[in-house]
Amino acid sequence: MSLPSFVRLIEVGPRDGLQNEAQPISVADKVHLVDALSAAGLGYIEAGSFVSPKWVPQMAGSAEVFAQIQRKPGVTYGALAPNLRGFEDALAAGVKEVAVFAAASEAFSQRNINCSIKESLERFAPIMEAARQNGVSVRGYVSCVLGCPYEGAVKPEQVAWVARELYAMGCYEVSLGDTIGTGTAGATRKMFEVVSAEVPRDKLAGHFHDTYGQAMANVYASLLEGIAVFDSSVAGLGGCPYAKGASGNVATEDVLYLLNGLGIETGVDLDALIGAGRQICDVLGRPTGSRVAKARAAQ
Ligand SMILES: CC(C)(COP(=O)([O-])OP(=O)([O-])OC[C@H]1O[C@@H](n2cnc3c(N)ncnc32)[C@H](O)[C@@H]1OP(=O)([O-])[O-])[C@@H](O)C(=O)NCCC(=O)NCCSC(=O)C[C@@](C)(O)CC(=O)[O-]
Repeated sequence: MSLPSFVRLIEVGPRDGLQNEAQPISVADKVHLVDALSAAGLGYIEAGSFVSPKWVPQMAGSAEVFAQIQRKPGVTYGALAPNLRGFEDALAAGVKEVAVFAAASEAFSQRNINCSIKESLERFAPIMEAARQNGVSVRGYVSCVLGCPYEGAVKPEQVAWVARELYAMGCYEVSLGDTIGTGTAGATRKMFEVVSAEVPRDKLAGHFHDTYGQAMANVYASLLEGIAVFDSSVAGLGGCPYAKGASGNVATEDVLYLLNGLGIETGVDLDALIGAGRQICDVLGRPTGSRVAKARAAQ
């Protein structure tokens, strides 16, 4: 399979990245980050999450974030919605695209959203209906596609089942998440091979965490499988509140450097992106998780 000429980068730093931070982050800092990311050329930014603030306190200010960002034409600002209540809150905040999130492992589904996989899919049905009525697009996530922190190995067939259900109910794209970053290039290729029998490859995205240092290899393995959409997080921010020890998403700067080297277009400016990452790392008071940003800073 030949490599794609264009890759769509889905920037999840303001949501997947920041949701895991224990220290308070002001709405102004979140807004600043989202605006810096859109200025860097990212076409899709997941800017918040309409979940229970008891479960994920850091996302509590998402409506304010959506009210204050400078919406750049052509940029999609997405948000997570776990149930109809979250969807309605997102709609009221002016969100035009939401993401529902399921898991390929029962134990993770229970820990993350307090219900079984089947119940989660049933919970998404009214969201899909309300989204259709309101002209809102819905993206789907499947967590734990290459391993679960509670159950261990996850079969690709199980991932394919959940992905197919999300696609069949109307998700325009399904992002497959290696939540705990245990996946390898071989397992990634096998997983996409199996899932693509149920959902077309151009409707699938890769979402890799870097816990075992395999995320970049897994992105490349996915490219070889014909995948052309990747979720990533500026400065490698993040982790997962329900997966102890999981590290951040693959850093957007590092994925961009890889894609630039392959001559694959993204529309994103590396220097501006590194600047956005530096800014949020200053707020958090910690070094960047991006190898590329570190190397550039050392020059
Ligand atoms: C799904 C629920 C809400 C079920 O939560 P629950 O406790 O089972 O449900 P509930 O309906 O009984 O509600 C409990 C309380 O939450 C409130 N509530 C209910 N819904 C909402 C809402 N939408 N917004 C705000 N509040 C809400 C509700 O009103 C009630 O408030 P109380 O009466 O106790 O004061 C809960 O489990 C939850 O919010 N979980 C959050 C999970 C989450 O955000 N996880 C992180 C994102 S997923 C992820 O990071 C993985 C991903 C996508 O990146 C891919 C990967 O890497 O794998």
